Amino acid sequence: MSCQTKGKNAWYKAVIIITVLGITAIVALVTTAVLQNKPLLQKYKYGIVLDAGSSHTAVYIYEWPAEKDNDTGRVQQTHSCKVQGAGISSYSVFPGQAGASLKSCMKEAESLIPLSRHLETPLYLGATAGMRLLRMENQSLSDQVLWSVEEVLQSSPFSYQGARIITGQEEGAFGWVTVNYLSDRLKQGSGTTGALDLGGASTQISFVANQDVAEESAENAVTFRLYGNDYFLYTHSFLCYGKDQALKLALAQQTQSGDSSVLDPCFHPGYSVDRSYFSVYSSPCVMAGKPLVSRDSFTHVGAGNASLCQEVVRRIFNFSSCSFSRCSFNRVYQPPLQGPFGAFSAFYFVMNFLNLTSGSLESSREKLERYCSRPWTQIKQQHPDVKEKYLAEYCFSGSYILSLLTDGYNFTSDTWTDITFIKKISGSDAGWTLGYMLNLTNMIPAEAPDTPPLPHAGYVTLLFFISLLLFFLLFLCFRFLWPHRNSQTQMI
Ligand SMILES: O=P(O)(O)OP(=O)(O)OP(=O)(O)OC[C@H]1O[C@@H](n2cnc3c(O)ncnc32)[C@H](O)[C@@H]1O
Repeated sequence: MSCQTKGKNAWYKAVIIITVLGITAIVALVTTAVLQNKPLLQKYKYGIVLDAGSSHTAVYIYEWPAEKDNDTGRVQQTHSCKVQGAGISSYSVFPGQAGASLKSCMKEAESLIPLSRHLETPLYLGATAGMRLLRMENQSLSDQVLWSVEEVLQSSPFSYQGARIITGQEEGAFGWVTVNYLSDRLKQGSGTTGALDLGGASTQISFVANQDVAEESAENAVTFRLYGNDYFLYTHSFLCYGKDQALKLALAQQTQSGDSSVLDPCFHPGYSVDRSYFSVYSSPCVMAGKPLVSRDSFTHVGAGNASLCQEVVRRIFNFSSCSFSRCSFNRVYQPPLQGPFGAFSAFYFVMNFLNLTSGSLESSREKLERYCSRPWTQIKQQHPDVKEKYLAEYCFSGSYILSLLTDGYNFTSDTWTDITFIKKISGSDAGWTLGYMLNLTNMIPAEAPDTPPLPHAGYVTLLFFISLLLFFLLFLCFRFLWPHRNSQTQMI
């Protein structure tokens, strides 16, 4: 074999070895990068919040990827359980039984959350307006109800963090956090959505306003620093203006004369039910005393007239005076509305049933007028599956919602379309519970966390092409150097 052939063979061998080594190095490099940065098999953490409302209690289970504790936009509701029966405040006669009512939903939570996560899963209970009213009436009874639910929650396998009556301000502000968190507005630092929440015993309005809210009415101002942005929030909770208490206020207005029957424009023609005066006047929201008559009950008769109902409803608000630059009602300060708004809970339940979640204010009024005038028997026939209490009250509730939003909060025909009626956002219920948990678990950082300049896929691709380029450069260097050495050998 000649010297030249031997030289060529050696060159080919070297090229093959370098190529194999180069490719192996690139594959190893990229594989390491992929494995190192790829998220491991997703593991989840959990949190439980009980919303002990005036009308009922609901248990919400949230989950988020275990390695993303400090990130936003990742916590979502995986399950909710509606506790059978009325809210915990209705157990004031037998406070000890309030806790027992929660047991079946808590068992459900135990079966849904993996056993290995039970001990570390935070569990909170927040009670709202029903318990605020009970505490106003009788602090000792409200304490006993809370002790009873505490006993049951403490005996659960989860990490119990406390049961308390949250303030109206918290209810409003955390509802706002939930809505904006779920729609990813906090993370993006973009414009926010106001929150309108209608419960059974209270209603909340919250929206971003100018900083001078605190100067004019400190009790309506809440400040948040979330993701590096400061938010100045106006919020107010109207106790007694949830839809159940508002109905009592309206009925009290209409039964002041003590007559044996009341012709109510807010109920359908043909509707007739005997009600006890006690059921209306026992609420601490109803300031006026029971009329001085010997009878215990009155017949509640429907007249089905939405325009007249609007007048009845207007009378439960006090618009008489305002010591601030501007007010909503009952002498409560309210800065100019800044939309858009998400309206949830009973705002959604009622408007959705009445098919009023879209369209103009005028068309909503017209539709409601037609709906209220329909006979009660026809309404019942058409909706055999709807709970009769809800069905009977939709005409009142729709009229109340229109009046609260326009007469109360000052929405106009022009700003009406700023309101979106929502139940869930990305699979999670709109309400205060998620915002409450995010706050207590510090899951929304005050400052925006540092994010890598490239997404994972981009990083791996870049690494691959740079490795390829380096390999080619090495190959070219080698290609130019080797024949030169070879020819030198031949000359000798
Ligand atoms: O916040 P608070 O005032 O304590 O009240 P809550 O927590 O009990 O209030 P919800 O949001 O659960 O419900 C609001 C009201 O809507 C009622 N409601 C629930 N589902 C409904 C439906 O499908 N149709 C009509 N009303 C409904 C319920 O009875 C309440 O009066």
